[in-house]
Amino acid sequence: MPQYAEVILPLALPQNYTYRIPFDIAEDVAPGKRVIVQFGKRKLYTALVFSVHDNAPEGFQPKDIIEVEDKNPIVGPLQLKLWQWMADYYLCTMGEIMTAALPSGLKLESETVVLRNHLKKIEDSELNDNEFLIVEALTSQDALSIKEIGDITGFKNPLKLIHSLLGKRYIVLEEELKNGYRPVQKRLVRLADKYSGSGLSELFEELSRAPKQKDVLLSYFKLMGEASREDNDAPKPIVASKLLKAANSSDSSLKGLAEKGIFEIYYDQPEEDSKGGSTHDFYELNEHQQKAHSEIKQHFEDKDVCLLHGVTSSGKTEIYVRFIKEMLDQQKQVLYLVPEIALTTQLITRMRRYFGEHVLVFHSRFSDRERVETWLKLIENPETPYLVIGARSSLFLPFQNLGFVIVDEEHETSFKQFDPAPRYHARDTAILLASMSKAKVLLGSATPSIEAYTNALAGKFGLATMSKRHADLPMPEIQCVDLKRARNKKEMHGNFSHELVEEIKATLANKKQVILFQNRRGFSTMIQCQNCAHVNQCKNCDISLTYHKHIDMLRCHYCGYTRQVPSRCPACGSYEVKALGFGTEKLEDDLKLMIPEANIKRMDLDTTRKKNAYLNLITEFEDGEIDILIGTQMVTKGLDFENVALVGILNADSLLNFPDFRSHERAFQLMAQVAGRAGRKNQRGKVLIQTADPYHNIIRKVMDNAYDKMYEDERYERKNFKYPPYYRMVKLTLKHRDRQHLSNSAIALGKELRGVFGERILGPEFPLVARLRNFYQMEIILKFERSVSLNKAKESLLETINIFLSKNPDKKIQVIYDVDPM
Ligand SMILES: Nc1ncnc2c1ncn2[C@@H]1O[C@H](COP(=O)(O)OP(=O)(O)OP(=O)(O)O)[C@@H](O)[C@H]1O
Ligand SMILES: [Zn+2]
Repeated sequence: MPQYAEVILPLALPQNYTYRIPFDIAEDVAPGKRVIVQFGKRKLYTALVFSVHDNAPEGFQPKDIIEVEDKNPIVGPLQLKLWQWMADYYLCTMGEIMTAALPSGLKLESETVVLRNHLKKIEDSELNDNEFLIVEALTSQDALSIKEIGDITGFKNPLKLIHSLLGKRYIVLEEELKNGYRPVQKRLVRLADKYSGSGLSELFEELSRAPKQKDVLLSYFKLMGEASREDNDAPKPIVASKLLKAANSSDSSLKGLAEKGIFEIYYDQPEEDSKGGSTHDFYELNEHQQKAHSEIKQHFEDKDVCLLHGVTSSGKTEIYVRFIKEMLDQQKQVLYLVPEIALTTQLITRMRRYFGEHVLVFHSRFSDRERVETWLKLIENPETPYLVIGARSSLFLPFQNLGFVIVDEEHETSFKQFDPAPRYHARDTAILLASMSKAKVLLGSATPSIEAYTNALAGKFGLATMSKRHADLPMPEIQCVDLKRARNKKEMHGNFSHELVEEIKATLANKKQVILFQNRRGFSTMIQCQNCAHVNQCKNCDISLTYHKHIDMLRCHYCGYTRQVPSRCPACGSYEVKALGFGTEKLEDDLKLMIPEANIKRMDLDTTRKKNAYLNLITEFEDGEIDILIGTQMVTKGLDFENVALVGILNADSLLNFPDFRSHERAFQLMAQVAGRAGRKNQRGKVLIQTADPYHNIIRKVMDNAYDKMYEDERYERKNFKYPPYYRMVKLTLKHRDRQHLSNSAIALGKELRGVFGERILGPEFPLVARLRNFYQMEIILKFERSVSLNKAKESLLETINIFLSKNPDKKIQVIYDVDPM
């Protein structure tokens, strides 16, 4: 029986830690199971067994494993292999990966705070004596850390009991409550039963002295008529706010009708929370879809990855659906990755209609309890064919029977985790996960990343193309508004050109909807003194503060620091301080003044912090309750609304002028994607791009829908200037509080690295934001040819840096590795 276990601790330790396995639990310890261990002086941790062996460690006396928590492993051998690969590839520790991979409820530590779940009544029969003691302790005190519980109850090791109580729902983690988990409800209206059929004329008679209520009733019948014409099988229920809007009436009329017993007001759960449902028939694929589908199948004969390049609204999702169906029928699991949580909302509804109970959802807005449940479902039912829809972290789930992976909107940069480690790319990691599982991967995008398209053209990936929109709708008509000219001619209303305002009004008059895109949130992007040009900056970061009107505060978008708006310049005392630049909040404000009758909502980080905020906004927009949706890049991708006729891009120039080799690719993708939200059903859409540079190369390509030309230009540049995908990149970020010390060390390290890598080393240089959260940072970039062995390069890199750091032990600089940075 093995005597030692190598375990992963949820900490950034450079290597796994070895513990001794006491004889009495030796049979229970196995890779993938959680064990409780002590690390440091008194702290207890949930660690994960990576391997077991008989090799006594040299140079130290290992501690004992305190207890084994699991009967069966909660992480499979495949996951451990993937973690190992990620740690090697992305130059991070297994502990960092474990921290990212496991939901909190699966990795408790002494400091974790738990609370009593008061919704769960105590049932004596469910609890053993020790569990009962803990529940009691939590009744007399609101919140307790696990360490405190240990002290109170006298248990040396309460972690195991806590796990069991979490499982039985007697307690919750504090973290979970902070997320504000609360289901949303929609207010709906229906006619009371006694009026369905006869008695209508009496009813109108009765209301003759309440004209406003009568209006509401009339509008109700009108909406009912429309709803049943649109959808034969089941007319949609009438949403209260929509009804009031149609009747141009207030809530009191509705309440009056309810009091008279004419209307019933009831509530419904939006679909994200209502599981299951009946399965629907699939759409029949159109000829382009059929062709793409069979091409992809052909490619999978001899390739593991295929790229589906289909213009916006070409119907890529229906193709995914075919593959999902085939896989589930073969009893295989499918992972469907999407870049934004906002996107899961519509997708879940669509997939639940097709696949009902097979659908599992996993992302960070879900409560920890829900995430733990999904995790355990997969580990306990390894053979069940599930379709898992999720954001990037769902690739960590313990799949044991994975047959297919879909990466939708493959080009999205949010698939890459920036901070903290592991700084992994979910698309690339998913490809590896699939190859370990012998599963196929389908990447999809209307604007593929240069990397993926290059691989496809080189024959490494299969390629299938759809260049027509579904139902033969033409691509939207794209026009530019020249901002310079409009400003000179004084044709601007704030940040809106005259043309854009007119188009918005015309669109609303046609009962169609509008999406407006601006890549900044907040009100104004900086507050500047007109006298001395002083800009209000964050005290922790070298960046200007953004003004947020709804809280009337300045806020740093990097560290969250907030302060009051100064009435005068802190530098020269002048009262002439002016707000410059604009964000989504200002657009909303201005537009509400210009078009007061429109219902305008905003979708950005500030309005979507609560769990169901996306769902609410998207449902309201789908239901036609919102006329104009203003948003940051959240509104640009993947969303499918049928009634959007106009898309406005408020300031294209701010997308184009980033000092980054990917800025043109990204600007093209963003604009093409947001343009693609227009005219997806019935009628061709229109897009207005406001720019001071209407003849900019990228803008022209967006207007011509010329992805291939954009790709050719980019490819040429990347090759010439030695950028990915032709060269590999590793970015080092060096950090220290002291600017001079950082700069000296960075220059010295740069020299050492040049000694090894020569011209392949660039920098050090200060990035755009040189100081973040009080730490100065400098970047060094290693660029090298694809012919150089990646492993060898990384080895020399780590060695050189570690020797350098050990030579300068005091005032150590922090080094952060980012492999394939975005
Ligand atoms: N074969 C079909 N029959 C009927 N409707 C379809 C069919 N294929 C797609 N659609 C409809 O066309 C619309 C666009 O499809 P989908 O959302 O899959 O586009 P997409 O290619 O993913 O676009 P984007 O890249 O913009 O996300 C959807 O409303 C979808 O329901
Ligand atoms: Zn800051």
